[in-house]
Amino acid sequence: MLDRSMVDAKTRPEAGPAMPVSESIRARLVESGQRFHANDNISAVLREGELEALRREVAERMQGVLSALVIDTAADHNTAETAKRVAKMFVDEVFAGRYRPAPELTTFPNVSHLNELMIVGPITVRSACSHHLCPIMGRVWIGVLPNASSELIGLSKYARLTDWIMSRPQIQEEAVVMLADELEARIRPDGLAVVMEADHFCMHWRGIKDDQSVMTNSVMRGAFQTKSDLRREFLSLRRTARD
Ligand SMILES: Nc1nc2c(ncn2[C@@H]2O[C@H](COP(=O)(O)OP(=O)(O)OP(=O)(O)O)[C@@H](O)[C@H]2O)c(=O)[nH]1
Repeated sequence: MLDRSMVDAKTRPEAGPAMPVSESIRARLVESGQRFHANDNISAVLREGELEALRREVAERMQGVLSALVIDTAADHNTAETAKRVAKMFVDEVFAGRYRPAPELTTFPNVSHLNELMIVGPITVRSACSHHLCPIMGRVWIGVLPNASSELIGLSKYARLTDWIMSRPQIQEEAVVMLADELEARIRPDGLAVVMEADHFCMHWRGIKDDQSVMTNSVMRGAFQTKSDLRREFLSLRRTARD
């Protein structure tokens, strides 16, 4: 008579089905207590090769979404590769700010002890809302009041940092605060101001279908909060630099 356990041992696969890469990343995030909301960056826990595996997993799951939408991706030449394209777009392009580390920012000491208002903008914003994953297209202005011990960063780095923060599913109120936090930590200025105005396509393309409304919000820190003259100067100079 056959020993049942020997048969099982012979036919048993070496290991169980592989865990989806998203689950092992999630387990690491939970273990380290790191938040992983839609607009959080999770690059610190990613390991070599995981981004590629994540792209494959998103493509597989996206294929499931297309099937659930009853689209014949086998016969329809237009959608045959759509799941892969969307996965690449999410992971490498429009949500890259979740998966890529922060851009390298070269900082320079403020040797001339600059302490005058500096404004950068409009910086183009391309993002997506966390609620519907519809595009958010807008502009950001940044005002900095440095002090003698502030670090200065290159002009292009304001745009790089903005892109990194915005290339995630966002809501505008949180996006401006995140951007202000990053800038403040790096520059350590006396004052920092961020203004964002944006079109939300979840309102234009669908839902209420209101084409006109634009959302504007701001964050004022330090001297911009306490000195109304400085705040006024920033807001009026921003207006002249708008169009
Ligand atoms: N406060 C805020 N709201 C946003 C932002 N982006 C999108 N929204 C809004 O988020 C809301 C989501 O509302 P829900 O009522 O849960 O979703 P819904 O039923 O699809 O809403 P409708 O858009 O009214 O059809 C909508 O009112 C959007 O206009 C943002 O950056 N900030």
